Amino acid sequence: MAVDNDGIAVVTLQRPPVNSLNLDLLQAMNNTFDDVAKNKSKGMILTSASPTVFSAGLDIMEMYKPDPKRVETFWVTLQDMWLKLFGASFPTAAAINGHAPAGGCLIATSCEYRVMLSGKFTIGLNETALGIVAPTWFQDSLRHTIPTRQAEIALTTGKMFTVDEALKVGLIDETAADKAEAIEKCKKFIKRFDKIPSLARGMTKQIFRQEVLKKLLTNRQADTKQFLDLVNQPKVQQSLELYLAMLKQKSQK
Ligand SMILES: CCCCCC/C=C\CC(=O)SCCNC(=O)CCNC(=O)[C@H](O)C(C)(C)COP(=O)(O)OP(=O)(O)OC[C@H]1O[C@@H](n2cnc3c(N)ncnc32)[C@H](O)[C@@H]1OP(=O)(O)O
Repeated sequence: MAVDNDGIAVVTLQRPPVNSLNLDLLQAMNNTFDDVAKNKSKGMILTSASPTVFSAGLDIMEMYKPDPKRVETFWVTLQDMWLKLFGASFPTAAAINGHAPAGGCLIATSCEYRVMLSGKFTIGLNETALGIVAPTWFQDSLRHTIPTRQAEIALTTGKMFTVDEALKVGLIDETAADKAEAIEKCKKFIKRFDKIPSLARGMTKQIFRQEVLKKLLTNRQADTKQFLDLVNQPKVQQSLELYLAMLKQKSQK
């Protein structure tokens, strides 16, 4: 994490090759979000150390033939990450410098502002296309960002948006030519709040987001149970196995 002299924290995801979200990365993100809150940073920008991938979403290896204890901790830690990020009182923005499928899109849509690099990148919640179901709070994060009708069609079809499509539907707010420009544009968004009292801003954001947050907070156990039931279904394991094989085959070409 770097905090520059604007007082804005730039947090760079750095888990090669594709920033897939495993337990360790999620725990590191949670600690960092706590630090940003404690340090009273003006805001936080999330970006990636990879030149082509913002985040490939959840690490499928955490869900494929999982250890029962670890996979439960993994899910609870993912819930924590989302609650901290979606519910952060400080301003948040994502400089999306590459692909952002599934959990990558979740991180981006949990922020208040998104700038994505122009290019052949895609962003979206593709879960249905993989034969898995995007949990309520993944769906809510998308619905919070783009119109309900487009969100429903995108979720049920597992749509991955091109950068132009994402801009048109409002999934991203701006495009940038490179990472530096994306970070600058995110900073400009965060600096809009320089003259707004931070307590009033933070409380207003939390009131605006509280319905969605409350849904998970009051249903955490049920959400965890639903995930564990799903992840242990032979059909889901089969889909994950096929998908992993497809990814491996593609990366060896
Ligand atoms: C199960 C119950 C319900 C759960 C609900 C869960 C909700 C959300 C689920 C998710 O987030 S699932 C993850 C979905 N993610 C994806 O579909 C993205 C998959 N990855 C890609 O499309 C591409 O990797 C990329 C991100 C576009 C990048 O492409 P690139 O060509 O740069 O890299 P690759 O060659 O494809 O990959 C390199 C290396 O990484 C491995 N890998 C890629 N993504 C993942 C991943 N999500 N988890 C684990 N591993 C991943 C890939 O297999 C390659 O490995 P090696 O062959 O090099 O060993």
